[in-house]
Amino acid sequence: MKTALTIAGSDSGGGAGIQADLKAFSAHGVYGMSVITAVTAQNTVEVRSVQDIETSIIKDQIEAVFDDIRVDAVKIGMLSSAKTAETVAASLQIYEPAIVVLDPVMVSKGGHHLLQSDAISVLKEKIIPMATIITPNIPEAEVLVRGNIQSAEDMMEACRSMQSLGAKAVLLKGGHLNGEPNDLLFDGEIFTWINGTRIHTKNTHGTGCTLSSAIAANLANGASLIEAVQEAKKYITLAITHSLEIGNGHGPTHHFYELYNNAKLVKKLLVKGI
Ligand SMILES: Nc1ncnc2c1ncn2[C@@H]1O[C@H](COP(=O)(O)OP(=O)(O)O)[C@@H](O)[C@H]1O
Ligand SMILES: Cc1ncc(COP(=O)(O)OP(=O)(O)O)c(N)n1
Repeated sequence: MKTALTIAGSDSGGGAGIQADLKAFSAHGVYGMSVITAVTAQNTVEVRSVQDIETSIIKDQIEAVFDDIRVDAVKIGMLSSAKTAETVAASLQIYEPAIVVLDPVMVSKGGHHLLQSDAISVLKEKIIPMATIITPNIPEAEVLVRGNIQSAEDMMEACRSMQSLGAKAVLLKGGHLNGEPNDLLFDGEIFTWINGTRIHTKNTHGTGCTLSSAIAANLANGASLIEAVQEAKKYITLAITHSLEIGNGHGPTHHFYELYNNAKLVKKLLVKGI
């Protein structure tokens, strides 16, 4: 069985962070492991408080996993502080994981800052250069490139600029722009649009975490970069389509192994004409 490790924050409400990542790994048949960087007191409405985990324990968690278990892919989410980002960078440099999917989480849906501003430079200088792919949304990309992103041309320019920070590839998510949620993949040479259809629901808590974990799981399972992203887009679309009316705010996406795999099976049968 393939394995994936998420290095991220805990969401007590279960919709984003570590909890979403592990659910997405399971739905893809990948054995999930976790290094917790911060604990958030969070639900579908708000992030009430955040407690950073001590860096020595973050380092210990990373070492405990890598010293014993083969890690096929790493997904990085909420890093919270500069010292946490420094610790994660230093620890991963020792183990040099082949696949690193970085979701540069900065602000929650409710507007709570999940990354302190002095951590941005560590993210850019030490974490992004070790990433196989980074998956910023539009506001995150605007912080990374220090510019406005409104059009398809702006998205292409931002991808170029972010890729030059050292990531092998960039998936710039277009969900925060008006119109259809079309994402743009740039591998350093080729641009590929990963188009979507907007689902009109308020229940989109954890979409970014889910997409990046699905990409990590697909890469762990041996998919090429483009296959991993295309399949992950199908997965997040299904997970939003069947999202859950849980809580009073933005309900979570639905990680449903049978749903995802049955959809793939039905498609295969249709192609075969059965
Ligand atoms: N309402 C929606 N309907 C369909 N796809 C969406 C919707 N909102 C976001 N997406 C897609 O979900 C994925 C996660 O994007 P996004 O929600 O922008 O991430 P984040 O949680 O980091 O802000 C992207 O592929 C995006 O295009
Ligand atoms: C602990 C934790 N990590 C990440 C996020 C952000 O998750 P995301 O998938 O971007 O979802 P929304 O916050 O936009 O719903 C989080 N909220 N908590």
